[in-house]
Amino acid sequence: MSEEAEKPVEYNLEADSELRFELEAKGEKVFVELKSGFAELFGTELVKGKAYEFTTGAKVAIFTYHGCVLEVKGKTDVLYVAKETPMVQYINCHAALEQMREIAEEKNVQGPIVMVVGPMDVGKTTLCRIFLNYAVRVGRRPMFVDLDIGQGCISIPGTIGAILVERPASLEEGFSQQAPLVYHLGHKSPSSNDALYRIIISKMAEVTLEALQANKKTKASGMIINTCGWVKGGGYRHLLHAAQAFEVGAIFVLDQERLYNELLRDIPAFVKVVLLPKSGGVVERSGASRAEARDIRIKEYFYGHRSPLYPHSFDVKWSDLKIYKIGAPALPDSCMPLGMKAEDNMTKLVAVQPGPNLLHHILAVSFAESIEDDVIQTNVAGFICVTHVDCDRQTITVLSPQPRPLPNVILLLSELQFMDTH
Ligand SMILES: Nc1ncnc2c1ncn2[C@@H]1O[C@H](COP(=O)(O)OP(=O)(O)OP(=O)(O)O)[C@@H](O)[C@H]1O
Repeated sequence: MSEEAEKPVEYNLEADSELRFELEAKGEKVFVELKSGFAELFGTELVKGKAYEFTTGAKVAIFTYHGCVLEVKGKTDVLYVAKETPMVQYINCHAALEQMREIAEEKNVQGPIVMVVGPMDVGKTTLCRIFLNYAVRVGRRPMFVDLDIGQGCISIPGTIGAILVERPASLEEGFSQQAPLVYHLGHKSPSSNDALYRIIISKMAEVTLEALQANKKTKASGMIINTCGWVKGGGYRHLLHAAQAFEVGAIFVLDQERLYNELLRDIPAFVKVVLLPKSGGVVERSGASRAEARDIRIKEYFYGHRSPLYPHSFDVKWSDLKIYKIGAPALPDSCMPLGMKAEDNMTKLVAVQPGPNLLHHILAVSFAESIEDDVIQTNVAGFICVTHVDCDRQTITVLSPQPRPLPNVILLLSELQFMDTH
């Protein structure tokens, strides 16, 4: 990095504008400090005088409602100040949700359950983060459900998850992930097993809706649901199903009028459907950068991000494990036993014989105690990664967040792989 780039630069932002930057070059770091005024990153307020560090892959927008001065130190790939942002529309939506929460609190009824939908790369996850941050900043405790299998921000890819949000997201590490509720799909896209995706969405809805009732504050705060960017055909049907399963009261559609009109047509009239513009700052990601983002998420699961984690590595005997994959190869309906549909095959547990085929694969550790339990509808405790297979000794070496022994022997195979190069 040149001396020039190291020099801090001050940016004077007017009210309702944002500083956007991206960091692509490997090993680069950028430090941002709020010198005066007020500013926030996707709804989390910046503390004055604190230097925030951003690393490779960061795509950042620091917005100010009142004007501020920011100091940036380090070399960014793109950096500009944008005056056109949809933030005022987003905060108006938050204000509407807040009104619903106030009424819900007064009457002790269910607060708003809303879903954010839209095609890929329109800022769905970011809008959820903004809504959740604004809610906790005014003392709410909403639930966040992430149905985005490929780029979800709870747990690891290949799963759907839910967390209770009690604090604003950390600028660098996102929301705290204490005790998430996670269900396993085992694929990067719902289309690889639509039947299973549908089942786990229904289960997630059942469990989270019940959990909301447990606490008056959470009940009034409601739920924000993030969804996949697959909005055509089967993806659209999943959105309709999720809206019904979670009994959503409002759907925010980002950017796509076609999806907005389809929903207006297909969703009961008591559900509000609101079209919102996407931010010009949202960055489109290529297939390769999505794959890289998935890899980074898995790495962070085992090794942490800013605060490091120290995973354990140990051997487990093949004979001590019960590994299953969900879904047998598809057969035509005509070949199925009487009364069964080809779809039923996709939710069957199929025993997997340990061997070299497991190398680098992620295995979900199920909470199910026996195969007689409803394994596919049981949430998972966590994940391990197979880092070595020894066919002679009939053992596998696993990377695990917890020391041995594994909390359970029922493991579910994921198609996701992770090369542990740490
Ligand atoms: N206003 C903005 N300025 C700059 N970058 C932004 C802005 N809003 C979002 N981003 C960045 O754009 C990227 C994509 O946003 P986000 O993940 O919210 O989109 P998405 O619609 O959820 O994507 P997916 O298709 O994966 O579901 C993220 O890296 C995010 O940090």
